[in-house]
Amino acid sequence: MTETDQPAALELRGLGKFYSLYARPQDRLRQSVAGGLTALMNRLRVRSGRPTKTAPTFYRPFWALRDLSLSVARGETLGIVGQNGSGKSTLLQLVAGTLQPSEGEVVTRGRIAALLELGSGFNPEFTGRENVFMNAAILGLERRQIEARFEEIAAFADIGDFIEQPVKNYSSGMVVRLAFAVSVCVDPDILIVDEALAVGDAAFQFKCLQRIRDLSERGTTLLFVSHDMGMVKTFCHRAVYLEHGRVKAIGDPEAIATQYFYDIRCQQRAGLGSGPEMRPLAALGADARSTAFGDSRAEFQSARFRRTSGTRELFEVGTEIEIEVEFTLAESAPDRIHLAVVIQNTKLLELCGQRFRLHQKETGRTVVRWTNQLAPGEYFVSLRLEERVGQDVFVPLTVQVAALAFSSTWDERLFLGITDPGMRLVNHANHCAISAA
Ligand SMILES: Nc1ncnc2c1ncn2[C@@H]1O[C@H](COP(=O)(O)OP(=O)(O)OP(=O)(O)O)[C@@H](O)[C@H]1O
Repeated sequence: MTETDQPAALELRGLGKFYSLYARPQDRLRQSVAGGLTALMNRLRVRSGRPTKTAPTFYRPFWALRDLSLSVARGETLGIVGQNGSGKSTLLQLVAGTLQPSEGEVVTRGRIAALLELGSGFNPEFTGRENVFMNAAILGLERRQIEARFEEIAAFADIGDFIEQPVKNYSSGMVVRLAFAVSVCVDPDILIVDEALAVGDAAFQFKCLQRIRDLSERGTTLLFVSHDMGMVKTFCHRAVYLEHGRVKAIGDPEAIATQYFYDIRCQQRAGLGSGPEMRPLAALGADARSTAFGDSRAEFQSARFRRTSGTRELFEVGTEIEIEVEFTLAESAPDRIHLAVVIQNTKLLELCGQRFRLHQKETGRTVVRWTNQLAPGEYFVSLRLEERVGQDVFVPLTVQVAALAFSSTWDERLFLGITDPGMRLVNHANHCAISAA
Protein backbone atom coordinates (compact mmCIF):
# COMPACT_ATOMS: atom_id res chain seq x y z
CA MET A 1 0.00 0.00 0.00
CA THR A 2 2.76 2.44 0.94
CA GLU A 3 5.11 1.37 -1.83
CA THR A 4 3.47 2.40 -5.06
CA ASP A 5 4.71 3.91 -8.27
CA GLN A 6 2.70 7.03 -7.52
CA PRO A 7 4.47 10.04 -6.06
CA ALA A 8 4.04 10.44 -2.31
CA ALA A 9 1.01 12.46 -1.22
CA LEU A 10 3.14 14.30 1.29
CA GLU A 11 6.87 14.88 1.58
CA LEU A 12 8.57 16.62 4.47
CA ARG A 13 12.16 17.58 3.82
CA GLY A 14 14.33 18.65 6.73
CA LEU A 15 11.34 20.42 8.26
CA GLY A 16 11.85 22.67 11.26
CA LYS A 17 10.01 25.39 13.18
CA PHE A 18 11.90 27.83 15.34
CA TYR A 19 10.60 30.26 17.96
CA SER A 20 12.46 33.03 19.76
CA LEU A 21 11.56 32.93 23.43
CA TYR A 22 11.89 36.18 25.35
CA ALA A 23 12.22 36.16 29.11
CA ARG A 24 10.65 39.65 29.37
CA PRO A 25 8.42 41.64 26.98
CA GLN A 26 11.00 44.47 26.76
CA ASP A 27 13.59 41.98 25.41
CA ARG A 28 11.53 41.70 22.23
CA LEU A 29 11.83 45.47 21.72
CA ARG A 30 15.56 45.40 22.53
CA GLN A 31 15.97 42.62 19.96
CA SER A 32 14.25 44.51 17.16
CA VAL A 33 16.23 47.72 17.93
CA ALA A 34 19.53 45.78 18.11
CA GLY A 35 18.65 43.88 14.89
CA GLY A 36 17.80 47.12 13.02
CA LEU A 37 20.91 48.92 14.22
CA THR A 38 23.20 46.00 13.38
CA ALA A 39 21.69 45.71 9.89
CA LEU A 40 22.28 49.43 9.30
CA MET A 41 25.86 49.27 10.63
CA ASN A 42 26.56 46.18 8.52
CA ARG A 43 25.47 48.02 5.37
CA LEU A 44 28.00 50.77 6.16
CA ARG A 45 30.64 48.15 7.00
CA VAL A 46 30.11 46.37 3.66
CA ARG A 47 30.46 49.67 1.81
CA SER A 48 33.71 50.44 3.59
CA GLY A 49 34.96 46.86 3.08
CA ARG A 50 34.96 45.94 6.75
CA PRO A 51 33.65 42.55 8.06
CA THR A 52 29.99 42.46 9.19
CA LYS A 53 28.87 41.66 12.75
CA THR A 54 25.94 39.67 14.11
CA ALA A 55 23.34 41.37 16.30
CA PRO A 56 23.34 40.58 20.03
CA THR A 57 20.50 38.25 21.02
CA PHE A 58 18.02 38.87 23.79
CA TYR A 59 16.04 35.67 23.25
CA ARG A 60 16.42 31.97 23.88
CA PRO A 61 16.23 29.98 20.63
CA PHE A 62 13.69 27.17 20.72
CA TRP A 63 12.99 24.55 18.06
CA ALA A 64 9.40 23.29 18.34
CA LEU A 65 10.17 20.85 15.50
CA ARG A 66 13.44 19.96 13.82
CA ASP A 67 15.05 17.70 11.20
CA LEU A 68 11.82 16.03 10.14
CA SER A 69 12.11 14.20 6.82
CA LEU A 70 9.32 11.85 5.90
CA SER A 71 7.26 10.77 2.99
CA VAL A 72 3.65 9.63 3.27
CA ALA A 73 2.08 7.55 0.50
CA ARG A 74 -1.31 8.10 -1.08
CA GLY A 75 -3.92 6.28 1.00
CA GLU A 76 -1.58 5.86 3.97
CA THR A 77 -2.74 6.75 7.48
CA LEU A 78 0.10 8.11 9.55
CA GLY A 79 -0.34 8.37 13.30
CA ILE A 80 1.56 11.12 15.11
CA VAL A 81 2.19 10.50 18.78
CA GLY A 82 4.22 12.17 21.47
CA GLN A 83 3.83 13.75 24.85
CA ASN A 84 2.53 17.28 25.43
CA GLY A 85 4.71 19.86 23.73
CA SER A 86 6.54 17.33 21.53
CA GLY A 87 5.63 19.17 18.30
CA LYS A 88 2.56 17.31 17.00
CA SER A 89 0.33 20.35 16.45
CA THR A 90 3.25 22.28 15.02
CA LEU A 91 3.73 19.52 12.46
CA LEU A 92 0.04 19.47 11.53
CA GLN A 93 -0.05 23.24 11.15
CA LEU A 94 3.06 23.20 8.96
CA VAL A 95 1.45 20.60 6.69
CA ALA A 96 -1.88 22.48 6.67
CA GLY A 97 0.01 25.66 5.72
CA THR A 98 -1.25 27.69 8.69
CA LEU A 99 2.37 27.92 9.92
CA GLN A 100 5.43 28.63 7.80
CA PRO A 101 8.53 26.48 8.35
CA SER A 102 11.74 28.09 9.61
CA GLU A 103 13.73 25.55 7.63
CA GLY A 104 13.05 22.74 5.19
CA GLU A 105 9.93 22.32 3.10
CA VAL A 106 6.54 20.64 2.89
CA VAL A 107 5.50 19.21 -0.48
CA THR A 108 1.85 18.18 -0.76
CA ARG A 109 0.03 16.71 -3.72
CA GLY A 110 -3.71 17.30 -3.91
CA ARG A 111 -6.38 19.01 -1.85
CA ILE A 112 -5.70 19.31 1.88
CA ALA A 113 -8.45 19.60 4.46
CA ALA A 114 -7.56 20.04 8.11
CA LEU A 115 -9.73 19.27 11.10
CA LEU A 116 -7.83 21.78 13.21
CA GLU A 117 -9.49 24.50 15.26
CA LEU A 118 -12.76 23.51 13.64
CA GLY A 119 -14.91 26.41 12.57
CA SER A 120 -12.16 29.01 12.90
CA GLY A 121 -12.47 29.70 9.17
CA PHE A 122 -16.16 30.58 9.44
CA ASN A 123 -17.49 34.12 9.24
CA PRO A 124 -19.98 34.46 12.13
CA GLU A 125 -22.13 36.97 10.22
CA PHE A 126 -22.68 34.58 7.29
CA THR A 127 -25.23 31.78 7.33
CA GLY A 128 -24.17 28.15 7.50
CA ARG A 129 -24.95 27.79 3.79
CA GLU A 130 -22.80 30.83 2.89
CA ASN A 131 -19.96 29.56 5.04
CA VAL A 132 -20.13 26.14 3.37
CA PHE A 133 -19.75 27.79 -0.04
CA MET A 134 -16.94 30.02 1.17
CA ASN A 135 -14.98 27.24 2.90
CA ALA A 136 -15.42 24.71 0.13
CA ALA A 137 -14.21 27.34 -2.36
CA ILE A 138 -11.12 27.91 -0.20
CA LEU A 139 -10.55 24.14 -0.34
CA GLY A 140 -10.51 24.39 -4.13
CA LEU A 141 -14.03 23.40 -5.20
CA GLU A 142 -15.81 25.22 -8.01
CA ARG A 143 -19.29 26.64 -7.42
CA ARG A 144 -20.92 23.86 -9.46
CA GLN A 145 -19.13 21.19 -7.42
CA ILE A 146 -20.18 22.82 -4.15
CA GLU A 147 -23.81 23.02 -5.32
CA ALA A 148 -23.68 19.33 -6.18
CA ARG A 149 -22.37 18.45 -2.71
CA PHE A 150 -24.27 20.92 -0.60
CA GLU A 151 -27.09 18.53 0.35
CA GLU A 152 -24.55 15.89 1.41
CA ILE A 153 -22.69 18.41 3.57
CA ALA A 154 -25.93 19.68 5.18
CA ALA A 155 -27.10 16.11 5.81
CA PHE A 156 -23.78 15.16 7.39
CA ALA A 157 -23.79 18.22 9.68
CA ASP A 158 -27.42 17.46 10.52
CA ILE A 159 -28.16 20.86 12.08
CA GLY A 160 -31.59 21.24 10.49
CA ASP A 161 -32.87 24.73 9.63
CA PHE A 162 -29.90 26.32 11.38
CA ILE A 163 -28.04 25.93 8.10
CA GLU A 164 -29.88 29.10 6.96
CA GLN A 165 -29.05 31.02 10.19
CA PRO A 166 -25.93 33.15 10.79
CA VAL A 167 -23.18 31.06 12.38
CA LYS A 168 -23.03 33.49 15.34
CA ASN A 169 -26.35 31.91 16.48
CA TYR A 170 -24.87 28.38 16.53
CA SER A 171 -23.90 26.39 19.57
CA SER A 172 -20.21 25.41 19.59
CA GLY A 173 -21.22 21.82 18.78
CA MET A 174 -23.10 22.98 15.67
CA VAL A 175 -20.08 24.94 14.43
CA VAL A 176 -17.90 21.85 14.80
CA ARG A 177 -20.45 19.66 13.02
CA LEU A 178 -20.66 21.98 10.05
CA ALA A 179 -16.89 22.52 9.83
CA PHE A 180 -16.31 18.79 10.01
CA ALA A 181 -18.93 18.14 7.34
CA VAL A 182 -17.28 20.59 4.93
CA SER A 183 -13.82 19.10 5.47
CA VAL A 184 -14.81 15.47 4.93
CA CYS A 185 -17.36 15.99 2.13
CA VAL A 186 -14.99 17.77 -0.25
CA ASP A 187 -13.08 14.53 -0.95
CA PRO A 188 -9.71 15.73 0.29
CA ASP A 189 -6.54 14.02 -0.93
CA ILE A 190 -4.90 14.69 2.43
CA LEU A 191 -6.93 14.96 5.61
CA ILE A 192 -5.34 16.25 8.80
CA VAL A 193 -7.09 15.12 11.96
CA ASP A 194 -6.19 16.42 15.38
CA GLU A 195 -7.75 15.10 18.55
CA ALA A 196 -10.63 17.29 17.37
CA LEU A 197 -12.43 14.03 16.82
CA ALA A 198 -13.37 13.98 20.44
CA VAL A 199 -16.15 16.46 19.65
CA GLY A 200 -19.89 16.19 19.39
CA ASP A 201 -22.04 13.49 20.87
CA ALA A 202 -21.23 9.78 20.61
CA ALA A 203 -23.42 9.28 17.52
CA PHE A 204 -21.70 12.12 15.68
CA GLN A 205 -18.25 10.86 16.69
CA PHE A 206 -19.14 7.44 15.33
CA LYS A 207 -20.32 8.99 12.06
CA CYS A 208 -17.05 10.97 11.81
CA LEU A 209 -14.92 7.88 12.36
CA GLN A 210 -16.90 5.97 9.77
CA ARG A 211 -16.46 8.78 7.28
CA ILE A 212 -12.73 9.00 7.93
CA ARG A 213 -12.43 5.25 7.44
CA ASP A 214 -14.34 5.52 4.13
CA LEU A 215 -12.07 8.32 2.95
CA SER A 216 -9.00 6.29 3.86
CA GLU A 217 -10.32 3.30 1.91
CA ARG A 218 -10.95 5.54 -1.09
CA GLY A 219 -7.31 6.70 -1.11
CA THR A 220 -7.23 9.79 1.12
CA THR A 221 -3.96 10.21 2.98
CA LEU A 222 -4.56 10.75 6.67
CA LEU A 223 -2.42 12.44 9.29
CA PHE A 224 -3.82 11.55 12.64
CA VAL A 225 -2.71 12.96 16.00
CA SER A 226 -3.87 11.17 19.09
CA HIS A 227 -2.86 10.37 22.63
CA ASP A 228 -5.12 7.34 22.41
CA MET A 229 -2.85 4.46 21.42
CA GLY A 230 -5.86 2.22 20.80
CA MET A 231 -7.02 4.60 18.03
CA VAL A 232 -3.52 4.83 16.60
CA LYS A 233 -3.21 1.03 16.50
CA THR A 234 -6.66 0.61 14.97
CA PHE A 235 -6.50 3.36 12.37
CA CYS A 236 -2.90 3.88 11.33
CA HIS A 237 -0.65 2.04 8.93
CA ARG A 238 2.45 3.70 10.39
CA ALA A 239 3.22 5.98 13.30
CA VAL A 240 5.80 8.63 14.03
CA TYR A 241 6.80 9.29 17.61
CA LEU A 242 7.93 12.84 18.35
CA GLU A 243 9.91 13.86 21.38
CA HIS A 244 11.14 17.40 22.07
CA GLY A 245 10.43 18.30 18.44
CA ARG A 246 12.43 15.45 16.92
CA VAL A 247 11.54 12.03 15.58
CA LYS A 248 12.23 9.49 18.28
CA ALA A 249 10.92 6.49 16.34
CA ILE A 250 8.91 5.71 13.27
CA GLY A 251 7.34 2.42 12.27
CA ASP A 252 4.61 -0.06 13.03
CA PRO A 253 1.86 1.56 15.17
CA GLU A 254 1.83 -1.38 17.59
CA ALA A 255 5.57 -1.11 18.21
CA ILE A 256 5.43 2.68 18.49
CA ALA A 257 2.48 2.47 20.89
CA THR A 258 4.42 -0.05 23.00
CA GLN A 259 7.47 2.21 23.08
CA TYR A 260 5.37 5.27 23.93
CA PHE A 261 3.64 3.38 26.70
CA TYR A 262 6.95 2.13 28.10
CA ASP A 263 8.47 5.60 27.99
CA ILE A 264 5.57 6.92 30.00
CA ARG A 265 5.98 4.10 32.50
CA CYS A 266 9.71 4.81 32.75
CA GLN A 267 9.07 8.51 33.25
CA GLN A 268 6.54 7.79 35.95
CA ARG A 269 9.23 5.75 37.57
CA ALA A 270 11.89 8.40 36.99
CA GLY A 271 9.53 10.74 38.81
CA LEU A 272 10.06 8.41 41.76
CA GLY A 273 13.81 8.93 41.41
CA SER A 274 15.32 6.23 39.19
CA GLY A 275 15.49 4.71 35.71
CA PRO A 276 17.42 5.93 32.66
CA GLU A 277 15.62 6.85 29.47
CA MET A 278 14.74 4.33 26.75
CA ARG A 279 16.48 4.84 23.40
CA PRO A 280 16.23 3.10 20.04
CA LEU A 281 18.59 0.11 19.60
CA ALA A 282 19.59 -2.06 16.65
CA ALA A 283 16.79 -4.53 15.91
CA LEU A 284 17.77 -8.20 15.88
CA GLY A 285 14.89 -9.47 13.75
CA ALA A 286 15.00 -9.91 9.99
CA ASP A 287 11.42 -8.70 9.53
CA ALA A 288 10.60 -5.10 8.60
CA ARG A 289 8.44 -4.82 11.72
CA SER A 290 11.36 -5.51 14.04
CA THR A 291 12.22 -2.60 16.28
CA ALA A 292 14.21 -2.38 19.47
CA PHE A 293 14.67 0.05 22.28
CA GLY A 294 16.03 0.04 25.75
CA ASP A 295 18.01 1.82 28.42
CA SER A 296 21.72 1.49 28.99
CA ARG A 297 21.44 -1.23 31.63
CA ALA A 298 20.43 -4.22 29.52
CA GLU A 299 20.65 -5.22 25.87
CA PHE A 300 19.85 -8.32 23.82
CA GLN A 301 22.81 -9.58 21.81
CA SER A 302 21.16 -12.35 19.81
CA ALA A 303 18.02 -14.43 19.51
CA ARG A 304 17.59 -17.56 17.40
CA PHE A 305 15.66 -20.79 17.03
CA ARG A 306 17.91 -23.59 18.30
CA ARG A 307 16.96 -26.14 15.63
CA THR A 308 18.34 -24.13 12.71
CA SER A 309 20.04 -21.17 14.42
CA GLY A 310 17.83 -18.97 12.19
CA THR A 311 15.44 -16.17 13.10
CA ARG A 312 12.58 -17.49 10.94
CA GLU A 313 11.24 -21.06 11.12
CA LEU A 314 8.37 -23.37 10.47
CA PHE A 315 6.85 -25.56 13.22
CA GLU A 316 4.02 -28.04 13.03
CA VAL A 317 1.34 -27.75 15.68
CA GLY A 318 2.35 -29.99 18.59
CA THR A 319 6.13 -29.77 18.05
CA GLU A 320 8.65 -28.24 20.42
CA ILE A 321 10.01 -24.74 19.85
CA GLU A 322 13.29 -23.83 21.48
CA ILE A 323 14.83 -20.39 21.36
CA GLU A 324 18.22 -19.23 22.61
CA VAL A 325 18.59 -15.66 23.77
CA GLU A 326 21.78 -13.81 24.65
CA PHE A 327 21.89 -10.53 26.46
CA THR A 328 24.20 -8.32 28.48
CA LEU A 329 23.47 -6.64 31.76
CA ALA A 330 25.41 -3.64 33.00
CA GLU A 331 26.76 -3.39 36.53
CA SER A 332 24.02 -0.89 37.23
CA ALA A 333 21.27 -3.35 36.18
CA PRO A 334 18.76 -4.02 38.94
CA ASP A 335 18.59 -7.39 40.73
CA ARG A 336 15.05 -8.50 40.11
CA ILE A 337 15.17 -9.04 36.35
CA HIS A 338 12.63 -11.02 34.33
CA LEU A 339 12.79 -12.22 30.76
CA ALA A 340 9.42 -11.88 29.01
CA VAL A 341 8.84 -13.96 25.88
CA VAL A 342 5.75 -12.79 24.02
CA ILE A 343 4.09 -14.35 20.99
CA GLN A 344 2.32 -11.90 18.69
CA ASN A 345 0.29 -12.18 15.52
CA THR A 346 1.22 -10.38 12.30
CA LYS A 347 -0.46 -7.22 13.59
CA LEU A 348 1.81 -7.49 16.62
CA LEU A 349 -1.14 -8.11 18.89
CA GLU A 350 0.07 -10.00 21.97
CA LEU A 351 -1.46 -13.48 22.05
CA CYS A 352 0.37 -15.25 24.85
CA GLY A 353 3.72 -15.52 26.54
CA GLN A 354 5.47 -15.86 29.84
CA ARG A 355 7.80 -14.10 32.24
CA PHE A 356 10.80 -15.88 33.75
CA ARG A 357 12.69 -14.68 36.79
CA LEU A 358 16.37 -14.63 35.89
CA HIS A 359 18.78 -15.69 38.56
CA GLN A 360 22.33 -14.45 38.50
CA LYS A 361 23.75 -17.62 36.88
CA GLU A 362 21.32 -17.35 33.97
CA THR A 363 22.31 -13.88 32.94
CA GLY A 364 23.99 -13.68 29.56
CA ARG A 365 22.39 -16.65 27.83
CA THR A 366 19.16 -18.52 28.30
CA VAL A 367 17.07 -21.13 26.49
CA VAL A 368 13.27 -21.16 26.49
CA ARG A 369 11.23 -24.12 25.26
CA TRP A 370 7.49 -24.59 24.65
CA THR A 371 5.10 -26.69 22.59
CA ASN A 372 3.62 -24.98 19.58
CA GLN A 373 -0.15 -24.99 19.99
CA LEU A 374 -1.03 -22.08 17.79
CA ALA A 375 -3.38 -22.32 14.83
CA PRO A 376 -1.72 -22.38 11.41
CA GLY A 377 -0.45 -18.89 10.58
CA GLU A 378 2.42 -16.43 10.97
CA TYR A 379 3.70 -15.34 14.37
CA PHE A 380 6.37 -13.17 15.93
CA VAL A 381 8.31 -13.65 19.15
CA SER A 382 9.16 -10.44 21.00
CA LEU A 383 11.56 -10.29 23.92
CA ARG A 384 11.78 -8.00 26.90
CA LEU A 385 14.04 -7.73 29.90
CA GLU A 386 12.08 -6.17 32.70
CA GLU A 387 12.60 -5.10 36.27
CA ARG A 388 9.94 -6.09 38.73
CA VAL A 389 9.06 -3.06 40.81
CA GLY A 390 5.82 -4.28 42.37
CA GLN A 391 3.59 -7.32 42.65
CA ASP A 392 2.23 -6.87 39.10
CA VAL A 393 4.37 -3.99 37.96
CA PHE A 394 7.19 -4.64 35.50
CA VAL A 395 9.26 -1.86 33.96
CA PRO A 396 11.08 -2.68 30.72
CA LEU A 397 14.84 -2.26 30.48
CA THR A 398 15.06 -3.38 26.88
CA VAL A 399 12.61 -4.60 24.25
CA GLN A 400 13.10 -6.42 20.95
CA VAL A 401 9.83 -6.31 19.01
CA ALA A 402 9.46 -9.18 16.49
CA ALA A 403 12.97 -10.56 17.09
CA LEU A 404 11.93 -13.97 15.72
CA ALA A 405 9.26 -15.08 13.29
CA PHE A 406 7.69 -18.49 12.77
CA SER A 407 4.93 -20.17 10.84
CA SER A 408 2.71 -22.69 12.52
CA THR A 409 1.53 -25.45 10.18
CA TRP A 410 -0.84 -28.36 10.34
CA ASP A 411 -2.98 -29.82 7.63
CA GLU A 412 -5.54 -31.53 9.86
CA ARG A 413 -6.65 -28.79 12.15
CA LEU A 414 -9.35 -29.93 14.58
CA PHE A 415 -9.19 -27.30 17.30
CA LEU A 416 -10.97 -23.97 16.96
CA GLY A 417 -9.65 -20.43 17.35
CA ILE A 418 -6.05 -19.36 17.79
CA THR A 419 -4.70 -21.96 20.19
CA ASP A 420 -5.13 -25.64 20.92
CA PRO A 421 -6.62 -25.81 24.41
CA GLY A 422 -5.79 -29.53 24.56
CA MET A 423 -9.41 -30.63 25.13
CA ARG A 424 -9.95 -34.39 25.41
CA LEU A 425 -13.10 -36.52 25.55
CA VAL A 426 -13.28 -38.31 28.91
CA ASN A 427 -15.22 -41.55 29.49
CA HIS A 428 -16.73 -41.31 26.07
CA ALA A 429 -18.67 -44.60 26.28
CA ASN A 430 -20.20 -43.79 29.71
CA HIS A 431 -21.45 -40.40 28.59
CA CYS A 432 -23.19 -41.99 25.65
CA ALA A 433 -24.75 -44.59 27.89
CA ILE A 434 -25.99 -41.97 30.39
CA SER A 435 -27.46 -39.67 27.77
CA ALA A 436 -29.07 -42.61 26.01
CA ALA A 437 -30.71 -43.81 29.24
N1 LIG B 1 3.91 30.53 19.13
C1 LIG B 1 4.76 29.84 19.89
N2 LIG B 1 5.80 30.47 20.50
C2 LIG B 1 6.67 29.78 21.25
N3 LIG B 1 6.62 28.44 21.47
C3 LIG B 1 5.62 27.78 20.89
C4 LIG B 1 4.63 28.42 20.08
N4 LIG B 1 3.77 27.47 19.64
C5 LIG B 1 4.18 26.31 20.16
N5 LIG B 1 5.30 26.49 20.91
C6 LIG B 1 6.03 25.45 21.63
O1 LIG B 1 6.39 24.44 20.72
C7 LIG B 1 6.39 23.18 21.35
C8 LIG B 1 5.56 22.21 20.54
O2 LIG B 1 4.21 22.62 20.64
P1 LIG B 1 3.03 21.76 20.00
O3 LIG B 1 1.77 22.51 20.26
O4 LIG B 1 3.37 21.44 18.60
O5 LIG B 1 3.08 20.43 20.87
P2 LIG B 1 2.06 19.20 20.89
O6 LIG B 1 2.88 17.97 20.76
O7 LIG B 1 0.98 19.43 19.89
O8 LIG B 1 1.49 19.29 22.37
P3 LIG B 1 0.04 18.85 22.96
O9 LIG B 1 0.01 17.35 23.01
O10 LIG B 1 0.07 19.45 24.32
O11 LIG B 1 -1.02 19.45 22.07
C9 LIG B 1 5.86 23.40 22.77
O12 LIG B 1 6.94 23.42 23.67
C10 LIG B 1 5.20 24.76 22.69
O13 LIG B 1 5.30 25.42 23.93
